Amino acid sequence: MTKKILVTEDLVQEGIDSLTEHGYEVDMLIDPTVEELASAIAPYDALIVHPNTVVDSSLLDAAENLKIIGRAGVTVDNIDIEAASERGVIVCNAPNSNVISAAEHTMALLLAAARHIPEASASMHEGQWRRADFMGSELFGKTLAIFGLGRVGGLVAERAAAFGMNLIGHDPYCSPERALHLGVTLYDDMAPVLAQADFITVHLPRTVSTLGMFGADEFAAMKDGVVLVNAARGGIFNMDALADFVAAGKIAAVAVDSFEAEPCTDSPLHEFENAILTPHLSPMTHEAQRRASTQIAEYVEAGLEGGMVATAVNLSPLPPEVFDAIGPYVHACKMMGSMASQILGHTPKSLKVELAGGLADADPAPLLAAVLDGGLSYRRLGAFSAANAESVASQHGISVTTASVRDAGEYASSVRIVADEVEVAATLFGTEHTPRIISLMGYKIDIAPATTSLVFEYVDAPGRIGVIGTILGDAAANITTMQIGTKPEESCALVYMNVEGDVSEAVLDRLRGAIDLRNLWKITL
Ligand SMILES: NC(=O)c1ccc[n+]([C@@H]2O[C@H](COP(=O)([O-])OP(=O)(O)OC[C@H]3O[C@@H](n4cnc5c(N)ncnc54)[C@H](O)[C@@H]3O)[C@@H](O)[C@H]2O)c1
Ligand SMILES: O=C(O)[C@H](O)COP(=O)(O)O
Repeated sequence: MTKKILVTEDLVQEGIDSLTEHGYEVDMLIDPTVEELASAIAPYDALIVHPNTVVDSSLLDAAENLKIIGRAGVTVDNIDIEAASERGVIVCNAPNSNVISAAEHTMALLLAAARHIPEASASMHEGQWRRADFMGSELFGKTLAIFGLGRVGGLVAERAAAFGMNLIGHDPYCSPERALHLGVTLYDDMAPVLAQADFITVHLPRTVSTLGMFGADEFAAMKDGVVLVNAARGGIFNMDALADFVAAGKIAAVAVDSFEAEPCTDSPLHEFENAILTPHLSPMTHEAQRRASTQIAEYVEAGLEGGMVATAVNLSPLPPEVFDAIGPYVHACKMMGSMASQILGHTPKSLKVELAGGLADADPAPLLAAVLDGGLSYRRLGAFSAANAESVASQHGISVTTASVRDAGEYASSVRIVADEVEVAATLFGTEHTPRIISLMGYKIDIAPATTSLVFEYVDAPGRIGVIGTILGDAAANITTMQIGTKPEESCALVYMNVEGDVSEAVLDRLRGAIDLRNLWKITL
């Protein structure tokens, strides 16, 4: 039967043509209302959208045949990815289609703001000749602060470096190596970045932590005469506060291309001559729109034909034979990824995933994806898939290796991960496939982790457990299970303790003070 694809926003014809040439039936329902889309969606196998079509759980409930959603662009914040994953619907995007256009538009806005180009042009159209009114400043030698050093932020850094700008930035997830490569001095805190910058540009996703990230306090902390650019997502600058600081003259110019609600025909900035406003033009180039159309057509076709979708942002369903071999380990791998990242406290530089025994011949990619998903899901990037795990990991500075060994020791099969210096291994137990940790930091243990666990490492001596038990008992924290591993050659022991009840920082501090600990980690799964 012919597979059906619905397109709900303008798409360059080239992608549509390639889909029809490959035998798909492509229907256009441009800018439908919520009701129109919900009543039309049922027969479609695929849906292709831009940013304005909201794909939420109620639309997905009506989408009985849907297998894949393609976003012809980068950002998938109009799609409920979790709801799609729950229903086994792949979500993919075209992550590199418009990033050059977005970076170039950012440079255009920086230059336009620095040289008053929109106001000067408008005055010429009014028959004026006012050179002295539009005295500008050079970018050369000025400090540009970049918030968000991902794909677009990185391209802006490269371009601004060519203009001779000093680059500083803030991105908690950017590796020092990437910052060094881009020539950006990274700061952990926003304050020193705000205080030094002559120009500030944001290339952040819209998340709970970035919405309103720049408000009155941040604007007040900036240099007088600073220039701001937002060609990323609306809502990152608080527009009312921003308008106050533009009115007061603190902010010399601001350029905004992305608005919280679009289309936007009115905003607190509209009244200011030194506010450059563009209607989400960053991706509006022939090249970007052509790439978005052809790339998304290719990925949607791959998904409909059961192939790996290279840009899937959620877990694509595994073929049954692959799932039988490794499926039960997915949960254990997510758990180990989370555990390792909590022990490490930062994104690892290297990650090794080793499959042993009965898993030795299995494809490690889905388990690698699960480990990364468990370890990095706090980044809200969407889930890793077997298809994108390695490339997304390398984008975040994690070098990944996988290995297989035939000998799983006393177990039928196991998975071991090494994230920088943190080692964890797990096997599955019984018909319920319960994950059990069988090695942690090189200590041999055997325990099914609970929601909250404490892990102690100390120089072994009598009475340690008693002291720990007394402090936890005083804090009304109940020890439910416990395993001790030892390294006699180092006279060290590791205790993995599942606990119920609140173990606060104060209790952890008491534990740290009471015995000579090498390490104490609280792990929440
Ligand atoms: N207007 C356009 O045409 C256009 C095109 C592409 C992307 N975008 C938007 O631009 C933004 C960047 O896109 P991208 O493709 O570079 O995304 P990306 O995911 O490659 O990069 C985003 C970066 O922001 C960082 N980050 C996340 N939260 C942060 C925080 N709280 N503080 C500091 N850094 C944080 C991440 O670590 C990451 O490095 C997104 O909002 C995207 O929606 C707009
Ligand atoms: O996230 C994106 O890809 C940009 O904001 C552009 O979106 P659009 O090209 O779909 O408008």
